[in-house]
Amino acid sequence: MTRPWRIRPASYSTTTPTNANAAVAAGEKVLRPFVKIVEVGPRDGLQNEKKLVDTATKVELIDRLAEAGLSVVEATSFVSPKWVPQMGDAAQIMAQIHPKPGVNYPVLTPNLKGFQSALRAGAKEVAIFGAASESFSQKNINCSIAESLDRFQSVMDAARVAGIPVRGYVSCVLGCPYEGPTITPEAVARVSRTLYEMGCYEISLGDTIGTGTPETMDAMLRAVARVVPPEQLAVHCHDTYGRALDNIEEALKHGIRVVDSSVAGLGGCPYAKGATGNVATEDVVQRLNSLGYRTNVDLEKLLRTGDFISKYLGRPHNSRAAQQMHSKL
Ligand SMILES: CC(C)(COP(=O)([O-])OP(=O)([O-])OC[C@H]1O[C@@H](n2cnc3c(N)ncnc32)[C@H](O)[C@@H]1OP(=O)([O-])[O-])[C@@H](O)C(=O)NCCC(=O)NCCSC(=O)C[C@@](C)(O)CC(=O)[O-]
Repeated sequence: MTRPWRIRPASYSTTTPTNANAAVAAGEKVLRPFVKIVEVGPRDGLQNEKKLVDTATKVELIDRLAEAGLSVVEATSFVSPKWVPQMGDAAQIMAQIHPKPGVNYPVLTPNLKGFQSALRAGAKEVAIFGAASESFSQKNINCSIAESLDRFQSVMDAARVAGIPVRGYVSCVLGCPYEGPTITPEAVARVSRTLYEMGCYEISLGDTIGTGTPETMDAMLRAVARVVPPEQLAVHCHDTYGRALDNIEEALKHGIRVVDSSVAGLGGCPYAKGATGNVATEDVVQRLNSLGYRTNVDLEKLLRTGDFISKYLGRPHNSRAAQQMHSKL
């Protein structure tokens, strides 16, 4: 097999984070293993909000997340504003955020048009998003899985020329809002492998409706890890049934060290009815800390950021960590 090209973000590393030295200097005797958190709140978290969130609030959210120590903050998506009006200010967001050195701000691009807009807006990393379910692919991006892979190839070609790293998402890896639990681990492995061979530097496996269990996560990861190395995989768990943290723990057992999550558990996909938000970043940080992993995230700052956006949206902070903390006040 010819080795595919692959562009990684400049700071890409799941095992040796840039501030490992700081941890040692701060007195850590044994350096705990690092888990990279990909914060998706400003994109996945807000895309489903009916009321338009103003650009200044989105920008403040992104800046605060970076300040809290998150090294990847997915900022927005360059999709059709007719399909997802909430993401209609993507270019303004990219112009107004205050990029923090060492932090990546990837954006979603479903096709070449989105990629070109993202590039014009100054994006340094993009993500393409496919699915293991035919029905979800049709509802979400208006084409079959095979057609979507063709479109993604154009994005990959343009990204290679521009030197832009591309992340690949696969949705519905543990169940589909339209096809139920019929999505097989082999179907997930097929799409993951194609995205990886096209040159994505990381494949994020999305439990879009949160129906996964540690057992189904285990079966799916066994199939995917045969075709994509675990170091190149991430998990993206929605917490609809409160099982996301256990599913993430299962993924850690498979050697996965990248976890997507959303501050204050914001979110839901506009094309996955009934799916609640992503697992809350606060809860992921707390669980990882308790398991002896390091994230470099400042939980206090993160909790305050979750309070900020929850207050703006007029709802309670939807993370267990915040609820525990607030109940003690
Ligand atoms: C993919 C399309 C565009 C196809 O939509 P389409 O209607 O088939 O596209 P089209 O090529 O026929 O174009 C139709 C119109 O859209 C415009 N258009 C076309 N492309 C773009 C673009 N990039 N940016 C802005 N405008 C665009 C295009 O210019 C044209 O405008 P008109 O001539 O009618 O004025 C549409 O289906 C779409 O935007 N879908 C996005 C849906 C979405 O954002 N879903 C949520 C993200 S995925 C997710 O949340 C799951 C994930 C990643 O988190 C993981 C998990 O949890 O599972």
